[in-house]
This record gives sequence, C-alpha cells and structure tokens, in this order.
Amino acid sequence: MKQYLDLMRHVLEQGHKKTDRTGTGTISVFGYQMRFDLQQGFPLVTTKKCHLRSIVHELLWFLKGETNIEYLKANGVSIWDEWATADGELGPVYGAQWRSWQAADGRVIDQISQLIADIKRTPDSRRLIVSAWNPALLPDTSVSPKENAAMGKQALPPCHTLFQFYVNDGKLSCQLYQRSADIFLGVPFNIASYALLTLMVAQVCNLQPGDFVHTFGDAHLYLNHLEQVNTQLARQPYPLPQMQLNPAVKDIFAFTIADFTLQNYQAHPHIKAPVAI
Ligand SMILES: Nc1nc(=O)c2c([nH]1)NC[C@@H]1CN(c3ccc(C(=O)N[C@@H](CCC(=O)O)C(=O)O)cc3)CN21
Ligand SMILES: O=c1ccn([C@H]2C[C@H](O)[C@@H](COP(=O)(O)O)O2)c(=O)[nH]1
Repeated sequence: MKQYLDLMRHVLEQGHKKTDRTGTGTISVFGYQMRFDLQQGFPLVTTKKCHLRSIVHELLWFLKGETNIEYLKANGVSIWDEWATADGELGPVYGAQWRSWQAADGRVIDQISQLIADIKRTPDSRRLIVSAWNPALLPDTSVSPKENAAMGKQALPPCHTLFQFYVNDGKLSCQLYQRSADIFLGVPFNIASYALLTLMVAQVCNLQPGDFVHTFGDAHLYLNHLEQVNTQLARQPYPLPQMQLNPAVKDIFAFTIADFTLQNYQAHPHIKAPVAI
C-alpha cells in the first residue's frame, strides 16, 4: 500500500492548513489520484490493522438500500453511530440513492441493478455511472447531522459521490470520485470498500477485476491525527493480502459476510484516532 503512504506524505508536504465544518482543522490538498491493480492483491492498508468486517458489513448495508443503522448495530458495526438519530436514521444516504433514487416523475431508480444490466449488455458504454450526489436532499448546514436526519435530509452529504465502471479486455475497472476524504480514518475503508465492490460486480458480470482508480477532491489529514500519521509513515508496508469471494454467488444482492475470505493479511498493530463529527 505504497500508494496510501505516498498520499499521506504528499498531504504533509504539499498541503495547506484549512479550517473545516467540524472545527478540528486539517491539512488539505485539492485533487489527487491513486490506482490499485486488483490482480496484484487486495488493497487493505497493512501499516495499521484494519477491521475488514466493518467494511464488508457497511458495503452490504449500502447494497441492501438501507439507511437505518439497525443492520450495522446488529452486526457489531458502530462507525455510523455518531451521525444517526435516536431511532438510527441517517436520512436518504448512500443506500437510498444507490437503490431507490426518486425521480421527479415518480419513478424509483435502482442504480445498482441498472448498472449490472448495462455492464452485461453494453460493456463498452461510457455511461456506467452511479451517483449518490442528489442536490435535492443535501442537508441544511445550519443544523446538526442528526437534526437533518430527523427532518428527512441526509445526515451528511455523500463523500463518495460518484463512481464509474469501465470494461476492457475482459477486465472491469472502477473509478471513484470522493469529494472529501478523511485520509487517516475514512480512506482505508473507502479503498477496501470500492475494491470489494469492483470484485463483486466483476464476478456477477463474468469479468476479471482490473484497476480501482481513486480520485479525490479535498483530501485532508485532521490536525488531531498527525501523530498517528507519523507512526504509520515510520512503518514498512507488508505484501498485500488476497480476497476470495464465494464463486457460487452470481447475484450482486445475494452476497453475505460468509462469502468473503481474506487470506494472508499481515498488518502492523491498530492505531486509534478520534473521529471528527
Ligand atoms: N470525520 C469523518 N471521517 C470519516 O471517515 C467518516 C465520517 N466523518 N462520517 C461518516 C463516515 C463514517 N466513517 C467512519 C467512521 C468512523 C471510523 C472509525 O472510527 N474507524 C476506526 C474503528 C473501526 C471499527 O470500529 O471497525 C478505525 O480505526 O478505523 C471509520 C469510518 C467514514 N465516514
Ligand atoms: O466514506 C467516507 C465518509 C466520510 N469521510 C469524511 C470526509 C470528511 O472528513 C467527513 C465529512 O465531512 P464533510 O464536511 O461533509 O466533508 O467525513 C470519508 O473520508 N469517507
């Protein structure tokens, strides 16, 4: 995961100080790109131990189209707790936009089913896109994420905003545009999550995995993560692990946690950091 360490180093060296919504303060750059060849191993950060279970459950939860944290809590995943209402609601976040985008004419669009059908039917298409960015549902910035969720708005506007697939030579690649990226806490999750999604979509479309291209808008290191970042930069990455999917699954919505096996994951100890709310 040299790419990830290079991103951290780049932001430390080239970034500028910037205030932010959470009041924490960041060092930030605008615009950056990483590329992972998914044939070379599964891109899970090795310079700190990452909790793959949370990442897989979060992705399965998006794919179910759910926006209440009940499923996550039932599976011991707490990463969305701080933004949800007492009833567990987050408003119409990723799951809602991916699976049930409400069109002005009353149609409900399942972008994921549409995407799979389009990849199978027209792999050369340049329109293989899923958008989570829906201007009609953006939160009111004068109130908190929880208050927005309670009013039916998104608790947070989607950070992983839009992704596109590309088929070439029997291989499926995916590019994500992430408008805002918490490099220490969020990005290891985002890389692994989209790498996994690419493997899953490739399998159900009978394609081999290609590249995951990760493009950033505001990529930032929170000022209260800098010690953790330096600890990580002093560590040597290990070789990448491999991800095995149950080959019998041919429906993108049929995957369960038991269908994912991570092999040879060698990582340095976990590093704790506070999350900016
Ligand atoms: N500031 C901020 N950073 C984020 O990465 C982020 C948000 N806010 N808000 C919405 C989601 C929630 N995500 C999160 C939230 C918390 C962790 C986190 O605390 N990770 C710890 C523990 C992981 C676990 O419990 O499994 C870590 O060490 O990775 C990661 C991603 C990503 N997003
Ligand atoms: O998947 C995610 C979700 C969120 N983040 C980070 C990026 C920012 O640090 C915050 C969101 O705050 P905004 O003010 O809405 O940009 O969460 C992430 O890195 N990955």
